Amino acid sequence: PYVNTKDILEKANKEYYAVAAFNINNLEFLQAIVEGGIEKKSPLIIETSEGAMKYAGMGDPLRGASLFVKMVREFADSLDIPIALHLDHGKNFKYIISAIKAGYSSVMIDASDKPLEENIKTTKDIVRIAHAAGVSVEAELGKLAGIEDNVASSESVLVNPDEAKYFVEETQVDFLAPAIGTSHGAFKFKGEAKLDFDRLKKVKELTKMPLVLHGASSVVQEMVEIAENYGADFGGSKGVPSDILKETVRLGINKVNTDTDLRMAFVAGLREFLQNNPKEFDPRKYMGTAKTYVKKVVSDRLELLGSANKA
Ligand SMILES: O=C(COP(=O)(O)O)N(O)CCCCO
Ligand code: NA
Ligand SMILES: [Zn+2]
Repeated sequence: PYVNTKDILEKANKEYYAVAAFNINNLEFLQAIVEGGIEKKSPLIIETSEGAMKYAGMGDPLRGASLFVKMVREFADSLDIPIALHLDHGKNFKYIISAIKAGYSSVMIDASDKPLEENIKTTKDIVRIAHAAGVSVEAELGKLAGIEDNVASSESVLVNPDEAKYFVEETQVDFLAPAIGTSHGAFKFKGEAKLDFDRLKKVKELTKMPLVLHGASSVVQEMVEIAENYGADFGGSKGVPSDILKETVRLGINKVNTDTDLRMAFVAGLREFLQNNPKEFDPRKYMGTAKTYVKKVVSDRLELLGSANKA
């Protein structure tokens, strides 16, 4: 069934596991993710960025949002696993309202680059509107390093746990993304991978609410090798190691945003197939391996996060 993200995350919060939130821009990634969820009998959170809404809607974000709601609902309404649709990194009021109007389960208001009081004010505005429409809300505190979609945040600003408690009390958000040292993309760490577990622990103790990890892709070595075998150059790529990811779940992370790992798996499959099948031009065939690899990465992640058999 098509459900509210909050329902999925409240259960995960109670039972101390995490649910992956996978980004999509098209049908093929959605198919591969749903197949992984079916295989693992796992709840799924599908998420789209504002760029994805524009991309799918050919420039019209409301049309894009409506298309994603229709696609996701079509799958969700016909399956036993709970599926939610979430707007990732909502920064633009128009896009957030479009997602709510189209029927998204939840929206993120990302005002993490603003001073605290402004982040609170903006977030409160969105919470009021979203909750009136039965839509749940995610917000972010602290700043990831790396490129956050359209905002290049130069250095990571880690969450202040006391500020987090104040923030959630003031805003009534449903789930919170505390920055604890991750960043978006395939180049997360220069040296050793390290996250601030202590801050995470404190945020969980103080808020007791579902928490979100952004920049949580692991950069799956198997996919890097296949892609590089067929012409890709992913030198220097490094993600969040599986054992570190598991520790964040043990400490209270319940939603794990994953985009880069699926992108790398898809392109690995695409490169491999195209190189080995010069005569083929049926998209169902030349995107077949790509979808299979995405499904594999999805299934492994659902297992690792503990959401398998939790549907
Ligand atoms: O936090 C994440 C996932 O980050 P990643 O998959 O790059 O680790 N997202 O919000 C997905 C969109 C960011 C661009 O990749
Ligand atoms: Na999000
Ligand atoms: Zn993110």
